[in-house]
Amino acid sequence: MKIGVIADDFTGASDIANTLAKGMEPEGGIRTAQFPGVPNIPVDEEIEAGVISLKSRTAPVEEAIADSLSALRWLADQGCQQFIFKYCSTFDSTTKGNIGPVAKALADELDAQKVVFCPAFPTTGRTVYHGHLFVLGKLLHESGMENHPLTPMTDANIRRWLQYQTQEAVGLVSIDAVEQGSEAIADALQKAGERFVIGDAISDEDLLAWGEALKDAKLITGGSGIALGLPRNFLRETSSKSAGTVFTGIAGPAAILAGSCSGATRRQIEIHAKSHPTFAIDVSGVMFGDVTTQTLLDFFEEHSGQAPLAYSSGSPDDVRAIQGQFGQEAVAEKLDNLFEDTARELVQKGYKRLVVAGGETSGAVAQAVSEALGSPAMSIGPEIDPGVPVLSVGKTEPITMALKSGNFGAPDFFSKALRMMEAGK
Ligand SMILES: Nc1ncnc2c1ncn2[C@@H]1O[C@H](COP(=O)(O)OP(=O)(O)OP(=O)(O)O)[C@@H](O)[C@H]1O
Ligand SMILES: O=C(O)[C@@H](O)C(=O)CO
Repeated sequence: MKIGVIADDFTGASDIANTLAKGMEPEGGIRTAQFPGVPNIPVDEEIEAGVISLKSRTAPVEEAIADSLSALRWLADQGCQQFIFKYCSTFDSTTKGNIGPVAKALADELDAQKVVFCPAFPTTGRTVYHGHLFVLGKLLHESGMENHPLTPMTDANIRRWLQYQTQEAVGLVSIDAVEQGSEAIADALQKAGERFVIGDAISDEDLLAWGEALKDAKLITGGSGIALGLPRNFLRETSSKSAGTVFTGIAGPAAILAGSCSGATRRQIEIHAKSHPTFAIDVSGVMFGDVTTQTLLDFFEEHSGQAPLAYSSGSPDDVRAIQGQFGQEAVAEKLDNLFEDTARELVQKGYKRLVVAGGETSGAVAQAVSEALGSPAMSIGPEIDPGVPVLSVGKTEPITMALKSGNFGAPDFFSKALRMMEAGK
């Protein structure tokens, strides 16, 4: 393995695994596997990039650091020479962490003197301009992300936001240098006095220039966009050919689980509900124990074959009210447990296609699924929508999953995902 990724959540891991597996024309991508946590089983020697999915985005800082370091050490043991710390393209974190502290721990371990922070993902509308993060042209804190249930993003100036999280000075390589290409970027990076540097990027061309400039960087941090140019570096060096994606499709019972409260997911639920059975999980019912795993299983069994969807997703007002009543952590824990237990039971009942919306929610589901199947690596299938690939898990009787980041996907994402899982490519 040459490239090792430490992703702070499962949907983010899928997103960057998709970028590495797909690559850019004409070279294509590299053989990539996604792992649910740090593996303790032998890994296929053909894999060129390994992506470890952690649940560290909102974990206590010390735990996030420990998990990230253990992922880094495992990847280094597999031969990786370049490491990426993948976080959200909307820089999801609080003023207390975890992006700054985790990056610092990884940089110290690798003795990396310069660390770039670039969450840009222009295909999905995330751009960084003079250190400010935009989502589809809106400043981050006016994009809806200010209402996130766990990491409300209330400042689009990510240089300032990162500075709250770290004692390292935070600099900027601005678009003025980036637009002049990789040499100008490398030069600006060299001249920057700070160890941590925010990287502007507003287009894929900018990200490809960054990729070239960071060819020899030990540690890179960012969204999946920063990985766009890395397969190219790797393939040029090894002169190997793109592995391509082979996924033959998996049919069978399907279920959709949504825990994301993002605007995009709520819209996708609305669209899906027009022609499919949906079940709105009553979150206070979950807190009081009236809505259980069995409730969800009964719903899925009753509507088997009709692409049924169960969701907890609520509006910002709903989220505020329920968190005010029970506390944010208690609600998140109960819902995670509910989704996790439901997913485990579904796999045991022979469900073959699971679509999940939301990073925390996907973490809970994917962990349960992979435990049920003996924690195999997940291989990367075709891309459903930008940043969301079909995953296949397990070898003898594989099942397929799609782990959708809250804000990703077209309005008809759910039915499209189920179709692609069955059809393959
Ligand atoms: N109705 C609700 N009220 C309060 N909290 C909720 C509700 N529904 C879900 N949650 C919590 O909101 C969080 C949603 O996080 P999740 O990471 O799954 O989605 P997301 O942040 O939109 O996705 P991503 O991380 O991929 O951007 C979870 O912790 C979940 O438990
Ligand atoms: O970068 C993104 O936006 C996503 O990959 C993500 O991290 C989802 O949680």
